[in-house]
Amino acid sequence: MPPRDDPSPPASGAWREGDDAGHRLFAGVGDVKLESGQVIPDVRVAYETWGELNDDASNAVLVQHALTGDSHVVGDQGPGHPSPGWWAGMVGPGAPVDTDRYFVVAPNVLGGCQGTTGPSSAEPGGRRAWGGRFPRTTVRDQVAVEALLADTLGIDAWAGVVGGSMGGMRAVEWGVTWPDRVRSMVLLATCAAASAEQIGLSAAQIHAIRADAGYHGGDYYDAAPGAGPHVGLGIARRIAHITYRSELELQERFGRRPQDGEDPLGGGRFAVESYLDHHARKLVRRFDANSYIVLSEAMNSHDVGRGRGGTEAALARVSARTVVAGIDSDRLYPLWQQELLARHIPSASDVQVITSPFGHDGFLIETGPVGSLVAAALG
Ligand SMILES: CC(=O)SCCNC(=O)CCNC(=O)[C@H](O)C(C)(C)COP(=O)(O)OP(=O)(O)OC[C@H]1O[C@@H](n2cnc3c(N)ncnc32)[C@H](O)[C@@H]1OP(=O)(O)O
Ligand SMILES: N[C@@H](CCO)C(=O)O
Repeated sequence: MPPRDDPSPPASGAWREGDDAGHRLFAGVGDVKLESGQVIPDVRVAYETWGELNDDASNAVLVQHALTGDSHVVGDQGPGHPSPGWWAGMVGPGAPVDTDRYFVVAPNVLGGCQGTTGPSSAEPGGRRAWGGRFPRTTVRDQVAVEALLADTLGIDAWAGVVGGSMGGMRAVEWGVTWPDRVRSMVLLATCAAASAEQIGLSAAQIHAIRADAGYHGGDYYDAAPGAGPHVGLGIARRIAHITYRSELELQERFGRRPQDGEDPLGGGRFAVESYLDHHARKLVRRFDANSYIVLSEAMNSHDVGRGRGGTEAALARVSARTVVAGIDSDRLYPLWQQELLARHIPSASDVQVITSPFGHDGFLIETGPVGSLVAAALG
């Protein structure tokens, strides 16, 4: 019987100081005051770019990653990059985000684990990592850091801001917070405010991580290989991954089939269990459990209407030419959420529905139709 859990992953899958930078660039954006009032000193942003910024800095496009993505939008797996680009074919010469025309910027999010300041970064004044003491951050805080990065790069306004899922939350926050700094937006499989179900699912995943004996209140970075909160993070990924795919896809693909060589009635696994084990193992090797918590809490904070007179009033502030798209089989970010965005953003066209069996992950997998929408939106 194959092992259910990999015994030897590093304690955390975070990129750490001294690791190979790969294609990353870094910018120091100074102290950042959070929505909560707390200050994170000396925030560093890891980012990647493609293409050339033109003389008047009018051709910059911001590509926003989702929960477990990073700055590596396209490109190979290799030193410094634990996984290949998460949106293969979407950025490059002649691609939907055409680097012959556009200068593309992809930052790792605040609180992430691939080079931008997050829980695995050193705590101020100390040598240990922030760990579970990393401040609670919101999607607005994430976007505030990106605005500082844009200032650093000399970009007053984005020609386009493109994002799916949590990346779409940041994109819409950009459009609401800085209408004058966003000329077009593509909002994929995302929402104006996290729903009760989204909050509940994230909360269950957070509990799974915190309940892991290897979590140690978030101080596990110096633990031996295999001793991090892998079981908890793996459970969180299994729960999440089910929600990222559709019921029909899982049924057609796996049904009740046993995993090859195993008997579920004799202690073995169903094929779908083995598939989820595989995705759990892969995430544990490339991601940090504390970042998973911090970013899940940030997604739960997402509500463009907070302090702005409600959702409709907030979305009415957007002036960017906006394309909103959803996946018909997405059970995590159902179409009503994209319909709401399209209805209340004055400059949005009708919601574009992508037909796909792949559920929420369709925004990553269906690069044909998604690419056409993105190319058209950028014009
Ligand atoms: C925008 C963002 O930030 S996204 C985040 C970045 N990346 C990720 O999340 C990577 C994690 N993966 C995913 O989320 C999705 O797999 C996607 C969207 C990237 C790709 O989806 P798909 O191409 O449909 O891949 P799928 O979900 O079918 O998984 C294929 C893997 O499952 C494995 N697999 C399939 N069936 C089984 C099984 N019965 N037992 C074990 N493993 C199995 C395959 O061997 C394959 O392994 P590999 O990825 O190591 O090569
Ligand atoms: N598979 C994606 C889905 C979240 O939107 C991720 O891991 O980030």
